[in-house]
Amino acid sequence: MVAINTTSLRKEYGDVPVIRDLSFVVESGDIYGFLGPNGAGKTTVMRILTCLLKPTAGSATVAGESIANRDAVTEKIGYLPEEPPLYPELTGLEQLEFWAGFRGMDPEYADDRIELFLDRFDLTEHANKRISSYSKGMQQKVGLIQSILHEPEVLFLDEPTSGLDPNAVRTVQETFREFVSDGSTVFLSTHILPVVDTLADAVGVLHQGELITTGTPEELKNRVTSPEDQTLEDVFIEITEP
Ligand SMILES: Nc1ncnc2c1ncn2[C@@H]1O[C@H](COP(=O)(O)OP(=O)(O)OP(=O)(O)O)[C@@H](O)[C@H]1O
Repeated sequence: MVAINTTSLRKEYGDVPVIRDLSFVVESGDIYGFLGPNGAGKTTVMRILTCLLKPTAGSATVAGESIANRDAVTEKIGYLPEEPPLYPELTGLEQLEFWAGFRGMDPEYADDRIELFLDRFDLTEHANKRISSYSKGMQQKVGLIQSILHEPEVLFLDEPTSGLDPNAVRTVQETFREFVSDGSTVFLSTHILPVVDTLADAVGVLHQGELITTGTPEELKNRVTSPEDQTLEDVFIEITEP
């Protein structure tokens, strides 16, 4: 089963190409690490796959739906952008209840899941405080819960561990593993390579709008020229160096 399939995707701003002829597949049930230097085009690709941006050319399916069919795709995905979309004047609990309603979740089921995630991310005692009073990490946690709450088929995450302490990073990793164990898919963009190394089943490295390498983290590490002590960071630096 395929969760994401892109065919010759291209995006130009004016006449400047930022995504060039991008074709790749993400298998269902995988955590896919989408890497690349600043400005490589990762956010642009995520915005195209989440139907927030139209490609200049090419096509893609997400959870079996064409990205030309925005409503169908939106129904099946979750998206955590770099800045979580939250209402600062709501409490954390109100924000998540609002989101559950917006996503058409059964209220009792939603309440159970909200309670579970608030507890898991150590937010229970803050649930009735306004988001405007939350730290950056706490806001990130609410954004994360919101993206996963409605059990999307494909979850897109842009720097999900940004601002999180090591305990929270561990919790996030466990949550993603649990999430994909039932066949859902995570598309994860981050510069924090140890997280990708720990979590990803497959990795793609984007450079100047083109996918320059793909494989499992182990395969990528075996490809670097100095095989001793190589990390995903070594791989990244070697293949994206000017
Ligand atoms: N609205 C826009 N108009 C013009 N150029 C844009 C626009 N949005 C992005 N770009 C350009 O597209 C390229 C890719 O940007 P994008 O944000 O997708 O990169 P990224 O890989 O997510 O980078 P980072 O790791 O820094 O977040 C960059 O050169 C950027 O300047």
